[in-house]
Amino acid sequence: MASIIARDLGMQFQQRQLFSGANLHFAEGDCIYLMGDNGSGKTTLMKILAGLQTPSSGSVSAEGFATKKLWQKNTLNGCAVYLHQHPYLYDGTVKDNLKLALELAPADSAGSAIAEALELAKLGHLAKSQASHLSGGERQRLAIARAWLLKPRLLMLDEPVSNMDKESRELVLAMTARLKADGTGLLIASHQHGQLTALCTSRWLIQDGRIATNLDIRFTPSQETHYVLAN
Ligand SMILES: Nc1ncnc2c1ncn2[C@@H]1O[C@H](COP(=O)(O)OP(=O)(O)OP(=O)(O)O)[C@@H](O)[C@H]1O
Repeated sequence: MASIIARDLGMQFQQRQLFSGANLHFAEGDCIYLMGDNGSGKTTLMKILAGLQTPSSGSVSAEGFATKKLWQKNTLNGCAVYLHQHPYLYDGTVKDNLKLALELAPADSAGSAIAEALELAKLGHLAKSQASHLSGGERQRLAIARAWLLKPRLLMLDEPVSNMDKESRELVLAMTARLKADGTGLLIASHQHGQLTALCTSRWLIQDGRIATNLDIRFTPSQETHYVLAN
C-alpha cells in the first residue's frame, strides 16, 4: 500500500516554530481532514509531505511506490500530489491541460477519459477555451479533473472549495468522492466543515506547535460552528 510516513517532523521559519515532533502516516484509502487556524502550517505541511519543501527536522519517506531512478534525488517527488489553492495551469486550452495530464497518466487510462473528465468537471462547453480565461472556480475544477486523470495514489487538496459557488462545490465534491471511491488517499485542508470534509474519516489538527492525529472525527454542532466562526 502506498504511504507517506513522517517521523519526528518539525518546521520553523526563522524563530517561528509551526510544529515539532510530529509522527504522521498518510496512506491509500485514508481520507483526512487537515484543520488549523490561518498561518498554523497546513500548506507548509502538505508541501513537506509532497517533497516540495524541506522540513527543519525529522524525516519523510514514501513506501509502496515504484523505486526511483538513481538520478532522481527527491524520492518524494510525484508520490503524494499537492494541489495548490490557486492551481497552476498550462498555457493552452482546457482540453490541452487534460491531454497533457493524460500523457503522464497510467497507461490503462483510455482516451475517452478526457471526455469523462470534462463531463465530471462540467467544463465540456469550455473545452476549447484558453485555460487562462477560466474563473477561479473553473480553474480549480479543471485542476481536480486533471488530478482525477492522473489517478494519484495520494492527493492533497489545499482549500479546494474556498470562494466557490454551490454548483462548483458540488462538482468538486463529486470528483473528490470518485477519487475516494477509487481508493486514492486524500488529505484535505479546509476552513469550512461541509459536505467535502464530511467525506473524511479522520482528522489532523495543527495547534500550539503540535499536530494532533488521534482525534475523534465526529463533530458536535457547537464544534462545527466554532471552527467555521474561528476561521
Ligand atoms: N517560505 C516562507 N518563509 C517564511 N515564512 C513562511 C514561509 N512559508 C510560510 N511561512 C509562514 O509560515 C506560517 C504558516 O504558513 P502556511 O501557509 O503553511 O499556513 P496555513 O495554515 O496554510 O494558513 P492559511 O489557513 O491561512 O492558508 C505563516 O505564518 C507563513 O507566513
